[in-house]
Amino acid sequence: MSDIRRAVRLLLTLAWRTDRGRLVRAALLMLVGYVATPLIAVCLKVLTDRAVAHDPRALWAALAAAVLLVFELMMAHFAHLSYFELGEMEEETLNSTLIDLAGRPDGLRRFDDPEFADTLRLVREDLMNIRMALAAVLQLGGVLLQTAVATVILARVSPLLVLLLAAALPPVIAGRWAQRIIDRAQEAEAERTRLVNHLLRLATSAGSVKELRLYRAERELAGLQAALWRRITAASWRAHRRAAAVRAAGQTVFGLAYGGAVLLVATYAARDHARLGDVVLIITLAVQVSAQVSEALSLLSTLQTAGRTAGRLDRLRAEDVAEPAGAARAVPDRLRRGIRLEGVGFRYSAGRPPVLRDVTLDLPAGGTVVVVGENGAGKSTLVKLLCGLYDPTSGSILVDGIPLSDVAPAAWRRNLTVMYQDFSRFQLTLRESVGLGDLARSGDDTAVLGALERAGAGRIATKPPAGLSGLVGTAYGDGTELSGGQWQSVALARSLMRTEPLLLVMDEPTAALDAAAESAIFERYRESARRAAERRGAITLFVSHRFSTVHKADLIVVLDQGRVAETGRHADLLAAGGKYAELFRMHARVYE
Ligand SMILES: Nc1ncnc2c1ncn2[C@@H]1O[C@H](COP(=O)(O)OP(=O)(O)OP(=O)(O)O)[C@@H](O)[C@H]1O
Repeated sequence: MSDIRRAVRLLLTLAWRTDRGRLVRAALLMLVGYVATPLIAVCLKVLTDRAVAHDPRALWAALAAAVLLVFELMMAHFAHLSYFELGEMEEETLNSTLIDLAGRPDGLRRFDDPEFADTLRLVREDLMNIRMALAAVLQLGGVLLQTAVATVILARVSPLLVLLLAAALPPVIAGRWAQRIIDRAQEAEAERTRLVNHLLRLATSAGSVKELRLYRAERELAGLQAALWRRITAASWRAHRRAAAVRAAGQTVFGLAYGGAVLLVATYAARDHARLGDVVLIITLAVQVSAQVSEALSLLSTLQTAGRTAGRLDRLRAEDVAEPAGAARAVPDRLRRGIRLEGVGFRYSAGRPPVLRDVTLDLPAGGTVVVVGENGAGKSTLVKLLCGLYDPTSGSILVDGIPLSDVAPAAWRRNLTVMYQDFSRFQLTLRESVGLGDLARSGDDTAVLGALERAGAGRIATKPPAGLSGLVGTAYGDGTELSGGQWQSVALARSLMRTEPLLLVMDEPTAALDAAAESAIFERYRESARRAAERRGAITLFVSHRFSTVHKADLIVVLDQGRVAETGRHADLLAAGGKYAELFRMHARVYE
């Protein structure tokens, strides 16, 4: 019940704040429409009684019934207009709230909490149903009013008739039981059903048909499919027969009560002709009551789901973490010394082992740094820390002597360009997908085309049908699907939109590219990096598994299980014969 209360409170408060005019209009129209239904039964009773008494005023009752019928039919449609729009506005407000809650605090720390990530996912999925839930609140109000009016009318004829409300429950309970029987049967056959569908796909898709022909296996497949299908349908029919019996039993209970009620009122009418209208009233109203009880229960279950969403949203709000105060120091205009990591340690959560341990490093202003290391050494984690997405668990990161923790993360990030290893595929227009990298210039086609050129992906923009205005990806529109390498180039172009950052990071940037494309991109990227280094002392940091580009770096950092194993230049590290030399030789054996 508390879920339902929470849903009603959230939806009505939000609707009141969003547009109270629309809310009142929707509620009034809905209530008028709903209350008209039992009043039609009253009009029919009056009509019958007057007709029996040869009273010409029976016509007025007929007219009233007709008007109420029009109300019943029309009001819900007019109400729908108001609450549907209102529901959409609510959904939009709640979506914004969710985006807001997901974006605070600025880093990624909260996303590592499985409970937070789970709650966020559930709320995201459920918010789509919120507009239905507002309709359910208003409909529930209407149904409750309708039932109250019907109950009063029934009680006035005979208090015994109120029992009809209770008799309306068994068909609902039986209906749910029957549905469970069918669901269970479907679940039991789910695996076989998936297999049947899979076999059907195999037998009708070009890709598999060519192999089936080769092995002459079509008949075998068709036979298997048919046998499975027979088994599934036999189970399904059995379940449907049992469900029908259960439903019929539930309806029988109501049917008996209904028959009893009509009989009771008929005996009154037999004694007193003036009460013939009551028979008509009961025949009409009892069916309505059954439908009302069933509708009310189904609306309550919709609201229960909405209530759980509201509860989750409340939990996210309660756990909301404010931005830490005091991050007020400005980002330097130009790096003079560089970035220093001082005894940096990091673990993703308290119970987990450290991913970085006592990392002390000087990344020189204007320099090119390459971080190498085996899988899981902590390279991407180091990048995330440098981007201010996580704070070090111990030690500090200093930008020209200013602790990164004293700088607002958003201000720091405005001075970065990063191409992440697990970059996103923003399925927007090509212009938007690249332009996101520098929103101020996202509409500037020359800037977007320039970034695509620098990323070696100028050809994507000239591809038909729509160039920069064409959708990339096919997730929701008639877009062009890109290859893995092309997606990577688009992400790279996005990271090249900002032309004067303080730190340029490429984390495994060329994994999906061939060797020639990789070498071309590195050269182009180094050109951009050189310009940024000249103007702002920018540091370029490559994370790489491949060693073909490493030897030109000013500094190579070898990470090993979260520690800095070695630092230096290519020739010196090779000569030292340590971890770097070992990795380099291993790479040479595999790739050369
Ligand atoms: N969000 C996370 N939550 C918990 N552990 C994580 C998370 N991200 C990474 N790790 C763990 O941290 C360790 C270092 O991962 P990281 O991605 O930094 O390594 P890497 O050197 O970049 O590896 P690769 O070369 O395979 O990309 C790994 O053991 C990884 O499982």
